[in-house]
Amino acid sequence: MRPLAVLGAGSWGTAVAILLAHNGHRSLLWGRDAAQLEQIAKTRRNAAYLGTVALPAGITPCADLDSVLRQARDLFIAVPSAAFPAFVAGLRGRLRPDARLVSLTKGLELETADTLDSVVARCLGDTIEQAVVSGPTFAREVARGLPTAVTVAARPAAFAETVAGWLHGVQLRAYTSDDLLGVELGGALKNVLAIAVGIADGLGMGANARAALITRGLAELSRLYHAAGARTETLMGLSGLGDLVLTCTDDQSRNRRLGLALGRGSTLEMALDEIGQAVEGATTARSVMRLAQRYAVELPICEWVHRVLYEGVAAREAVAQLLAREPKAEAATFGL
Ligand SMILES: NC(=O)C1=CN([C@@H]2O[C@H](COP(=O)(O)OP(=O)(O)OC[C@H]3O[C@@H](n4cnc5c(N)ncnc54)[C@H](O)[C@@H]3O)[C@@H](O)[C@H]2O)C=CC1
Ligand SMILES: O=C(CO)COP(=O)(O)O
Repeated sequence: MRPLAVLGAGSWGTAVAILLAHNGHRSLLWGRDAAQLEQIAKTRRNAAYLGTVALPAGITPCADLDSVLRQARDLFIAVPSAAFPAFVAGLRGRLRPDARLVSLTKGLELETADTLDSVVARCLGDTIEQAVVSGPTFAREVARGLPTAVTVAARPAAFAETVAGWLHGVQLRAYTSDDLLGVELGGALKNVLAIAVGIADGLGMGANARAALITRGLAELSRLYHAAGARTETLMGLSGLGDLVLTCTDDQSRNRRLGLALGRGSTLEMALDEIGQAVEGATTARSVMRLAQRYAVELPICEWVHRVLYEGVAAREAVAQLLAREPKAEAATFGL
């Protein structure tokens, strides 16, 4: 049987390759750093990202991207969103004619705030079959074989079933959806909200504030989903509420850790340096203003994060601004 391919040998790409192997699927794992791949092939571990987990035999590290693209029809993409558009554009003309893409990336295109499925369609044509996988999935837990569940959305919808079939097993339940937009928006925006919750926790604002922020973050997402034409069921599902709760509440989240560091007084540069891996919310916070404008919705928590990250507003001052917003009827704020 043809191998699957995972493009991007960081935490999540490696964890997904391990999950696929547990489900009996062979995969080629490509990364841009040939020396790192050689090391992975030799030690059967990805020391830089998931050093404690041994790679199953079904994974073959391969540094030659064109060789991977010739061998595999189905390509899981796990590069950070900042690299995603250029990476996908770079695949043009190199793919098998029947190639299909599965995005594991959570984010938006920086300059346009477009969702990544739109980027794929723009770069590779809108007839290419593509799917997105999203949900509460810390790479380390998935790699260790701990249980979770995800949403898989695709265009055409039937491709979601194929992808879910590869991922679904005793360890992970994969639910299908045809709401690509909703799945993309949830995965991208929850990272910004996790930074907000991290900041509040870093400032020592307490458990009540954490729960209030998550809920008001959900209201923010609900307004956006409604205005953009995504579905409320998607928001209530694994790629929406599921991942929002996970990322906002557990310190495995790099986005939450960024917020914690900022709340405790670190600079953005120091905090990102210390984390040393993709912190998608820091990029997405920059696109979020454009998104709010495009759909004419208020996203005050996301905008608050932007002010702290990029406009030099002190975290405590930004919280005061958020709390000073005028009171309203709660139901109306969900945009339904
Ligand atoms: N780590 C996690 O628990 C999860 C991560 N994700 C998403 O997966 C995506 C990737 O994140 P992680 O693997 O966690 O990040 P990471 O920081 O662990 O790894 C990123 C990998 O991408 C590679 N990379 C960066 N720019 C590249 C380029 N231009 N071309 C090729 N490779 C490039 C890096 O070398 C690195 O190997 C993000 O969008 C993240 O939100 C989704 C679910 C879980
Ligand atoms: O998306 C994730 C879990 O579902 C990973 O979250 P972080 O990128 O914040 O670590």
